[in-house]
Amino acid sequence: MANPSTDEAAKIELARLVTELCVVRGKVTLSSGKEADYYVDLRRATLHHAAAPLIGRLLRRLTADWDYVAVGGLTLGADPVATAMLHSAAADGMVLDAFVVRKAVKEHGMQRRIEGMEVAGQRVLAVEDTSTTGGSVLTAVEALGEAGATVVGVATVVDRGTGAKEAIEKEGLPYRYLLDLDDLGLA
Ligand SMILES: O=P(O)(O)OC[C@H]1O[C@H](OP(=O)(O)OP(=O)(O)O)[C@H](O)[C@@H]1O
Ligand SMILES: O=C(O)c1cc(=O)[nH]c(=O)[nH]1
Repeated sequence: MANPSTDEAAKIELARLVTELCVVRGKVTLSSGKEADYYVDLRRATLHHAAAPLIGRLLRRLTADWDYVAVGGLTLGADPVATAMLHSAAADGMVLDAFVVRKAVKEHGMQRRIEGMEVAGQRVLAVEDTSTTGGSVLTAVEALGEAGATVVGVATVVDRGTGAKEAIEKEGLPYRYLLDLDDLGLA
């Protein structure tokens, strides 16, 4: 399916691409330090010519009822997700800016923690490629709050069903995702 025209067709095509490109079975240590039996290497999709445009379009649709002017999250996983959304919006003649939250403040140059647009006073969406514990995206949320942004919600491409939803909602933020373990044949 080269050009899925409906959201449902696009989601099915994205699930197929993520399953084919990203799912790696075998023992792996995760970002949180936990062990798992599989890894979903989402960068292989967020940097893929066919998957990235689907991600941009579907995440915009998924969050269409949320009011935000910019999108981003903790580098590196969130970066191509945010730019996919920016380009999807631009292709539709709409304005959506992006930002990158560094893991630590840059020591030289402008010494910024958040790169790109000035987020102070802005309503922003926090994104992620894969959410396991939600710790990474919540680090970005904390930095955005410190910078004076209002985070309207969190959206991720793949949710592993291992606590991210609960952790993010505990912070009072709505949480949505495109694909879960069922969609990837991992449930
Ligand atoms: O929900 P969490 O438990 O935080 O795990 C998910 C995070 O782990 C991965 O990033 P990683 O920490 O491997 O870093 P990278 O993006 O710099 O590759 C992934 O891109 C998410 O950001
Ligand atoms: O928890 C993680 O570190 C993690 C899990 C996963 O499936 N994919 C990924 O990129 N990170």
